[in-house]
Amino acid sequence: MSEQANKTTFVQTHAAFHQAPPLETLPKALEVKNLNLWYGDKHALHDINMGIPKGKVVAFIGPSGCGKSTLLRCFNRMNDLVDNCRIEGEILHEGVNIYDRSVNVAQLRRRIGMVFQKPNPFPKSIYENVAYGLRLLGVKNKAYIDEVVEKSLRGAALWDEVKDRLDANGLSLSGGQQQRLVIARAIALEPDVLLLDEPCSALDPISTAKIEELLIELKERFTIVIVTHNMQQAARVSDYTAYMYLGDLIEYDATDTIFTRPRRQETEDYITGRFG
Ligand SMILES: Nc1ncnc2c1ncn2[C@@H]1O[C@H](COP(=O)(O)OP(=O)(O)OP(=O)(O)O)[C@@H](O)[C@H]1O
Repeated sequence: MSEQANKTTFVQTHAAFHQAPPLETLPKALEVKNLNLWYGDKHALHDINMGIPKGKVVAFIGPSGCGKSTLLRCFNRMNDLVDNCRIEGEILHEGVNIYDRSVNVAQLRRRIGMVFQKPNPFPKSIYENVAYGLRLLGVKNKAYIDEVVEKSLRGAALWDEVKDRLDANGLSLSGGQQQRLVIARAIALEPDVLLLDEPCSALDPISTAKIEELLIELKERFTIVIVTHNMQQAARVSDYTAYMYLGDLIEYDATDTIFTRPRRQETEDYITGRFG
């Protein structure tokens, strides 16, 4: 089989493919403008410009150290927590630059939630893990909290597995269940955007498949940005893929375009495994 046919088969067998509209035609949940980031003297992101389309899944791929997680963390200002980190440029969320002084970072993180590589439930009950954000907001109405907990656990495809043991400690769940619990915790606050930093890298293949199915359901309600090392995963779950290399955004397009007919040679070399 030719290399092109090989790639096409790879993508067609893995992705729920449909014709993705051109990126520039879509409304954006986030818009990155001339974003540069330094860790001390190290220039880690170079003049990034991109839009994250609403209600879609965008995957960031690229070799280790290319800046995928750094860019993802910019979207809810997690890099503010890094001492020597400096950022120039803008990221617009609903027309407001999230780096504006007037932005309340706690509120921003409620709208733009994040799930990390290693599942990190709190050492509390399953129920309290999901109710946590509402409690922080001062919500007291038990019936309302019950409703949100159930809806969020259903939304994270975990309800049936835990509905009879909501008082059990979140840490007693399996790794894959813990990751879905963390997703339930994030979606309980009805964010606009969910950021996922390699959410399956600590999980077995069955748990990974469950999370991937879940992402495809969740994009009906949220915009999703996922960092992944796994190209098959990017092909399976994402509508658009961004390829990064050494702090540059090399190519960003519909996932089927990136995997079957990339415009840049660097992307082609990476996705065909000649590099990276
Ligand atoms: N807190 C930090 N301080 C200094 N340098 C950092 C810090 N975090 C990341 N870097 C550097 O910035 C660059 C981008 O790192 P980043 O973690 O964003 O890459 P990545 O593509 O997500 O990598 P990986 O796939 O290995 O997670 C790397 O050179 C990394 O060493």
